[in-house]
Amino acid sequence: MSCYESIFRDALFAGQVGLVTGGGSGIGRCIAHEMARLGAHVVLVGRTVEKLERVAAEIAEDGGSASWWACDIRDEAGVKAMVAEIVAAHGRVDMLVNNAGGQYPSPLAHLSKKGWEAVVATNLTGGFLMAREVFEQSMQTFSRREHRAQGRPGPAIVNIIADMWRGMPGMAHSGAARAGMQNLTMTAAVEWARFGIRVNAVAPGWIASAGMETYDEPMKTTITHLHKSVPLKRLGTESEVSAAVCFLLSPAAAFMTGQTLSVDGGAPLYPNQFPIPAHSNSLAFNGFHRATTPAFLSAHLQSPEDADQT
Ligand SMILES: CCCCCCCCCCC/C=C/C(=O)SCCNC(=O)CCNC(=O)[C@H](O)C(C)(C)COP(=O)(O)OP(=O)(O)OC[C@H]1O[C@@H](n2cnc3c(N)ncnc32)[C@H](O)[C@@H]1OP(=O)(O)O
Ligand SMILES: NC(=O)C1=CN([C@@H]2O[C@H](COP(=O)(O)OP(=O)(O)OC[C@H]3O[C@@H](n4cnc5c(N)ncnc54)[C@H](OP(=O)(O)O)[C@@H]3O)[C@@H](O)[C@H]2O)C=CC1
Repeated sequence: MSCYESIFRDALFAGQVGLVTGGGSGIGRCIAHEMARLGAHVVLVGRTVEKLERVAAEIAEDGGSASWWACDIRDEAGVKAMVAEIVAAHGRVDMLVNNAGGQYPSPLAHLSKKGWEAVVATNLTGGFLMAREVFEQSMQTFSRREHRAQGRPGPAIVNIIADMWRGMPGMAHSGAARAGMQNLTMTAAVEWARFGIRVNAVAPGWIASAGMETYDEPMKTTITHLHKSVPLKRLGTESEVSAAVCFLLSPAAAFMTGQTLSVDGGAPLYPNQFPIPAHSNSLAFNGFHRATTPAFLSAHLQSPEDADQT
């Protein structure tokens, strides 16, 4: 048996029902495997039936429990119907992982309205629709008192966003949507706290996920260099993102809500790509005063475009 080797204890999610959007590939597939390994029944959500069937079969082979539902998370009626069917079939939803998403690289100025809307709908509106439906239909199914009587909190929600803390140059549509999702995470956390619902987010940095395969060759070449600008000098793994998600879903995070956990090797903390010497005290930071700029560096204080005009 090739069961997922989770860092968490066996049966952590025993008896729980979890929805993972984008569960048919990459990070979502990994999260689904880990949740199933920890005892949850996992419902995989995505648009491509073959991918969902394959992952559900993998989980079953490993002795876990999974089902799937083909749905575009941007389709409001489809999301409502899906959540209703899942609640009818399983009685409740205990965990929602809003992981489905994606984008394509493009300079901001070249983005079409249609492309912008496709990405914002995928990475913001879809997550909103999923969270709202799980909330609404959980509230209809169990009154607050019943939840309390069973000693069970409302569903825990984790939204997957991205490293967009300094904007997302080359992927403006996705950066804007993910920033929106981070803000939505905070609002939902406060509005739904009184129902015992916790809402948190995980912000992956550059992860060596199956999703990276979806990019074209020039983009893949760029991706092979990304590790150099990560302080930990490597890309992250799908399982490192999954561990953060499972932590936030678990009782270990029972007093956390509205938070975002970054899983990024420290990348946003050190965006400049100049090397740190082995002995850091040899690096003299005197500030960058123009008056003391060595002549050979003065050209680097203006943009190439400005330099061309002089
Ligand atoms: C130069 C950038 C440097 C950045 C540095 C590197 C950063 C590395 C990675 C950053 C971290 C993030 C990683 C990941 O997220 S991993 C991968 C996740 N998976 C995906 O991204 C999946 C692939 N993407 C998509 O499926 C699509 O982008 C999309 C989300 C839009 C899918 O939506 P939809 O199904 O609606 O898409 P459509 O094909 O119908 O397209 C709708 C319109 O969107 C425009 N579009 C879509 N794709 C492209 C494209 N490749 N290029 C240009 N325009 C695109 C277009 O207007 C579509 O309408 P039309 O088809 O009518 O033209
Ligand atoms: N890999 C990385 O470095 C990073 C990834 N992320 C984000 O993490 C998440 C997982 O990415 P990753 O595993 O790498 O990539 P994948 O492309 O493998 O995963 C995205 C999944 O979302 C599903 N999906 C996309 N659009 C929709 C939709 N409208 N409705 C339902 N399902 C949809 C896709 O399935 P289908 O097409 O069949 O519907 C796919 O299974 C994404 O949100 C991604 O943007 C964020 C930061 C970094």
